[in-house]
Amino acid sequence: MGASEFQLKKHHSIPKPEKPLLVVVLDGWGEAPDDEFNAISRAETPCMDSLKESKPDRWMLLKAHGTAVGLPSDDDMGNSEVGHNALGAGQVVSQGAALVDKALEKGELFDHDGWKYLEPAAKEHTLHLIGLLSDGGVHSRYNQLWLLIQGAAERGVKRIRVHTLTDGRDTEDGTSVKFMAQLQKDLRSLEGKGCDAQVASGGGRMITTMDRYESDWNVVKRGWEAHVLGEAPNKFKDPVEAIKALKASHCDGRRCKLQKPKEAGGKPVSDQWIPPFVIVDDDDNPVGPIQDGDAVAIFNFRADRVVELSKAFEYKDFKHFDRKRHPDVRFAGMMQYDGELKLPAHFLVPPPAISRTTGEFLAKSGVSTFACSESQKIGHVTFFWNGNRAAPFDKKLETFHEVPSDQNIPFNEKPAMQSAKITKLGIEALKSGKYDQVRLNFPNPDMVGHTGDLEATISACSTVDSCVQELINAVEEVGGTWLVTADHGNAEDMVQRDKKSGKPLMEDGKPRILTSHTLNPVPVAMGGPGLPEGVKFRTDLKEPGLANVGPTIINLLGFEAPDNMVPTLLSA
Ligand SMILES: O=C(O)[C@@H](CO)OP(=O)(O)O
Ligand SMILES: [Mn+2]
Ligand SMILES: [Mn+2]
Repeated sequence: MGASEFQLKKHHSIPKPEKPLLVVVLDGWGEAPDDEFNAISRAETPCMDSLKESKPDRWMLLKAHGTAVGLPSDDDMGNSEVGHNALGAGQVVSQGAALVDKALEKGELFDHDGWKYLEPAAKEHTLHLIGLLSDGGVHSRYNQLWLLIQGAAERGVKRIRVHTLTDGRDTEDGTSVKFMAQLQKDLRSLEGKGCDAQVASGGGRMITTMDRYESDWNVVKRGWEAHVLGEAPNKFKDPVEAIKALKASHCDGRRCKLQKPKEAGGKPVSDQWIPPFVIVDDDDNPVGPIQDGDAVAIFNFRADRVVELSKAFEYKDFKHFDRKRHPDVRFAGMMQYDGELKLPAHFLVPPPAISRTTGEFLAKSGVSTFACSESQKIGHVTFFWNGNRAAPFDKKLETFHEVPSDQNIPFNEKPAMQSAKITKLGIEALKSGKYDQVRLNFPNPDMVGHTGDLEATISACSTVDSCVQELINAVEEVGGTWLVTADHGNAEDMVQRDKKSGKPLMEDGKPRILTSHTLNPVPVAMGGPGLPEGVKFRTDLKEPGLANVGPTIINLLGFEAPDNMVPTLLSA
């Protein structure tokens, strides 16, 4: 397809704006009824409240979970990957979770090139599986891991080692014990079938292995040491005991080095922050370090938090930390995590093909963009937004700006995160006259919501509300247009609920905290002096969702949306 095919046509009624369009994504900002566990309704949010007043013409709700974002079912909560993919692509694409389900359903996965590549090494040596132990369906799912293990054992793999990252972020804190016990039981059932399958190492996902966007390579280093070298500060014979013991230890909320006894005010360790551990045999030797000749697969389907580990396995030249030993293994991802870098070269399931995105059309139609967030989310408004593509389509037209995130601090300790800097950079970009579009992501409602700390999340929501107000003021000043939305729910519900009654679930007289995303819809609002009078949201779409935002942005920039996209939200 030549570049001219990406040249967008002029919109029939909205002229190309002379002033910039601001697009803001509030990460994890969903809509739910007023409630004591709704951090958003509890927070002071005069700006977002005032936007709601323009309902239905310029404020509406969008579906941000399940099938609307390409997930297998409407029981699946939304997440940043699928949310930003849908916003940026203007299309609903079958996502990794669904593709892996399908490939495992009839065992097709084992006929693909990726498995064929691993198979000889897995049969002759050891098959290592590394990933998130969870049923969250955001990065991985337990049933997929178990189908993979069973399938490998049925095909003659005799030695399997599983390296587990504990969740508590897409799942309730404390459930890692249950998942580990299930895994242990399932692995033991293979003994009679001649397969020696064991858990070899692990650690909490926020501290071990699953860093993203190079926010903190030390996280990956800890994982490498535990999974590959068989080295960790904590050694146990049994993985369930490991988790129980490490959870019962106390820390001051920071990372493992700072463990503090309970008497000194430490808090029990949450699943997300369990220090790295290795499982050892009776002679205290690690049961499953990764050796030359082994096969290694990552079983997460989502890319952002396994790209760094993939680089550590795949790249000969690697400078981010001292690997000490770089075993010569056959390595594959559940998917190819970066299509441009072809990383990793081998993968078990082909990733979703996301093409002809808003980013590509706009760049090839001469639209300039400034995209910015802090490290924790920068890839959301660049990589995910552009269909899992890290590089700009046109370097001259697209500027990607990353504000470094805080390291070594749980985000409830500093709920404002880098929002002030992102706001400042956004305002500068709007006033610079250099950009047609300014796209920002505020991570706070999501990142602080994941800590389960209600008070801190309330503070995070108030902070970003005032950031949005400042940005809207700047748009008013320059005469531009703005669109504010979110990628999925999180902060609007901080408690587990009974599915039927909606009442909080209690344990020992206390509500059970919800750290994960939700199934709630998200708001979208637009305005600004640049928005022609009479442009409003339509009310005839049956189930408007995040993907409808893509073509809406194209329209607001003065173009007709291409026909590979879902309908616009505009009635104009
Ligand atoms: O932190 C993450 O990796 C996920 C939750 O697992 O959150 P988000 O989809 O908002 O990035
Ligand atoms: Mn998100
Ligand atoms: Mn999140």
